[in-house]
Amino acid sequence: MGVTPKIAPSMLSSDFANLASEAKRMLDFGADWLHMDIMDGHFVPNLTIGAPVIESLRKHTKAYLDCHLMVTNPIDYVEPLGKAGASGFTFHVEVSKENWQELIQKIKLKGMRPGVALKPGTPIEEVYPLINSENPVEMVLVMTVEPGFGGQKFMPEMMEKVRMLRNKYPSLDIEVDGGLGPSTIDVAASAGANCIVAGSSVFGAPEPAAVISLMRKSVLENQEKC
Ligand SMILES: O=C(CO)[C@H](O)[C@H](O)COP(=O)(O)O
Ligand SMILES: [Fe+2]
Repeated sequence: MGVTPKIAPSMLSSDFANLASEAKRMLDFGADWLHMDIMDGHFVPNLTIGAPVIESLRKHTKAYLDCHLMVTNPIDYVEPLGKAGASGFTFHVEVSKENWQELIQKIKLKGMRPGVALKPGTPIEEVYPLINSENPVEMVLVMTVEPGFGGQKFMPEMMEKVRMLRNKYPSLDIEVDGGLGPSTIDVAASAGANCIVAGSSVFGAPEPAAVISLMRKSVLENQEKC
């Protein structure tokens, strides 16, 4: 018995001018979560959305808003995102070397679920202390592209990190993000990922519901094999 599959379309690939209807469309197509990419133009060379947009979207949906913070100072975002109605708050380990304990505590105090993400060049061992902590993160996001942009090519060599995590933590939520779709889902699901972020493959599909359902099926089937 594995952890529950969560299929999370990345709203980075949506029409931002129609965010509420795009979110509703994805939920109607069977999405479990909505993945919200928050970029500050500093940690990554791209600038997207912040708390005001999350607050606006929250007025239109009760869905789990899975916020991925590609920002240099995540602690500055805890209070505004908590107030705005974010559900998950996933920060990058590369920018939280000293203050991760305080960060996790504050995220929980604001009623959000803490997660930690790592870039392709970051060794998996760097997130272990954050999982083994007394006050642990509840999800690890393994980036399968360099963060910053949608539509990039999936890096299969990141699956070793997913396998190592899954072996060590059978009930942990493990998310993969970047280049996921029908041609890469089996590799990720068989390595042990259960939270699947997909932007271009879902939004660019003629039938997004079929892509969402195929990815969920792959996670479930691969869990049965274990
Ligand atoms: O975090 C991200 C980029 O930094 C996005 O969530 C990710 O790239 C999703 O887009 P796609 O599925 O098109 O690769
Ligand atoms: Fe993301």
